Amino acid sequence: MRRSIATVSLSGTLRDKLQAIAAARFDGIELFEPDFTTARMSAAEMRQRCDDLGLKVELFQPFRDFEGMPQAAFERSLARAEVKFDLMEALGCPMVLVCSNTSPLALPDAQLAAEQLHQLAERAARRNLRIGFEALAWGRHVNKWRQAWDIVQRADHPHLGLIVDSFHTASLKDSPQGIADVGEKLFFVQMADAPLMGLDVIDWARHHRNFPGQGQFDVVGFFEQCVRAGYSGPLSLEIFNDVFRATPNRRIAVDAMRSLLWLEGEVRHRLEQAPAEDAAAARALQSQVLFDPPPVPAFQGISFIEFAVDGTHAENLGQLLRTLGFSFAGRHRSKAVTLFRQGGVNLVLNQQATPAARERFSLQGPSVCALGLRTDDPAGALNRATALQSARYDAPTGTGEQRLPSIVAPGGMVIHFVDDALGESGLFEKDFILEAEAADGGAGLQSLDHLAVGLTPDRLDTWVLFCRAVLGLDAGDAVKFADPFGLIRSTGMADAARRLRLVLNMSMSERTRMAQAAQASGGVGVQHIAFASADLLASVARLKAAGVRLVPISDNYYDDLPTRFELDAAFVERLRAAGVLFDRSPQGDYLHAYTEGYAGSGFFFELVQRLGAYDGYGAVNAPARMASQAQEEQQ
Ligand SMILES: O=C(O)c1ccc(O)c(O)c1
Ligand SMILES: [Mg+2]
Repeated sequence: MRRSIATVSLSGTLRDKLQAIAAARFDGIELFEPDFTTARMSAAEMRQRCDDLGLKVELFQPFRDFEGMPQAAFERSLARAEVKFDLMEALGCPMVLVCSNTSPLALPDAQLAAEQLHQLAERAARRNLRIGFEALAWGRHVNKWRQAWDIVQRADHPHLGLIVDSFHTASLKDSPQGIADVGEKLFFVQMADAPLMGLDVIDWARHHRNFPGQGQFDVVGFFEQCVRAGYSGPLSLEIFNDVFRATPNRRIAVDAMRSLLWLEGEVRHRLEQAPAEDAAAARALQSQVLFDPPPVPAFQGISFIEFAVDGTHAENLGQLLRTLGFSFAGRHRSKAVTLFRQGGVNLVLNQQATPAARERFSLQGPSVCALGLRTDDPAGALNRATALQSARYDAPTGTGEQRLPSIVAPGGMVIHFVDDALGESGLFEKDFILEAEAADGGAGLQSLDHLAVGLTPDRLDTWVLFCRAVLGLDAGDAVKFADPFGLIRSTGMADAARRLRLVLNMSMSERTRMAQAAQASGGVGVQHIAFASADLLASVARLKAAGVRLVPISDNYYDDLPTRFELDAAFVERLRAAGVLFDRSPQGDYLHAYTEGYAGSGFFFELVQRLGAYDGYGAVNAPARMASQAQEEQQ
């Protein structure tokens, strides 16, 4: 399927946009008229530039306030259209998007609208151009795709067809069911996702759209309808987003392409899964070439977390890990890399023995530079990632050492795929000189519960899509909570089996600790690592005895707690004494506490216990932690 993107979706001048679009390997563009009107470039130059870059101008857009107008205004619009047709011919662009009329002068007369569009199509036909009619969600009389389709059918002109845009349909909670029956009159498909918001629809549409896979619309169901209609391209993105328009366009263009590849893969998968009697699904699959990425890998959890350190930090962080109940478990055979272990948790301290660790440390000081994910198909995981536009990472390996399929996550962290068949320590047996396991069980921290990643605002959507498309994780609801210096937005991403959990945090305020740490780590940094205990209160008691300093929690919190939940008074006092936070959902309870930050870095550790099927991350308690951290600085 040809892939296209509207120029409005990216930052920069028109020249920059075209280069970024071509570099991300799109086939074509929708030319957003204001981008051309403001460009110091003639139509002939534009066409030449697109030719040179291998791009086709698929659509010229938008042509506004056309249908259902009083005669004088209609005639002016026809004259204007001729000028735009001249331009389209010069650009080699075959189609113009007419969006439904928003003018107060528009008449509520579908027949008139159809007749006027017929005349426009007749003029377009003389030049072999085509007209696509799109319902804007805020059109004065036409705002649903079915109304636009009704008018297109009444107009009945071969050069007039329907354009659908997932934003307008999903934002009105309208159903895409039936688009499949539009057939060859479906002239163009614009895809956009968006977070669900209670905003006025125009503001939502013009500022908060995002790429498929980054929001909460059923973009897969929508595009499936288009494919079932027999539509074979271009598949195009039209994304009005304030953050994207302020972010380097090369990065956004990569996300854009990843989103389309993911979308095609998802629709393909659905059609392939359709029951045998669904002949239309089989026909749709045959008539299109939809991208076919390797399947989403199954993950069994996090094999290890690797920190970039220098000698001093190897010493200090190692010391902190020991107080947290980890024991020194071994040294790498050929590199300045050590392993600490507790329960099933493996933490690796890398003294810049690999390029990724060196780069990360020099930019950000001590920080997480890599993750190992356990999967039964490491090569498949790598192939899916690279098919979806992730860069591979080739770590230097010594003779006889394990070579792990690896990729670079957005922002530079390395993700290794570790064969689950190696078991919990198989990987390390090969590459490390291991010490005998400490027998005391440490502090009872048994596994990695989740990893929280701090992101600058321009990185959040990128990570949501990366997690969803490359790693196959689903997004939970975004929650917002208050830091003393701004709001934090947090989205949990997890696989269906809940073996891999990442929490993506972002703050629009530059004054929050979280935002400052994210900024300091180049936009993406692991902010905290949560270890799970089967008995958190006992673990906390052992950690405190070992001298671990937890973020203190206000007494006022514990006075409030029993007013929110029905809790045994003695239990509340145990929480208070331990400084442990508590949350409850219909599925279960969550107990958690935080260590103070590791000196000279942005990260800290969380200690958690899930009871029942609690599926969140204690977001309601985050303000208690953040306020406490802020007050600590004032004391
Ligand atoms: O916001 C707009 O005006 C606008 C214009 C053209 C489109 O295709 C669209 O979806 C929205
Ligand atoms: Mg549109």
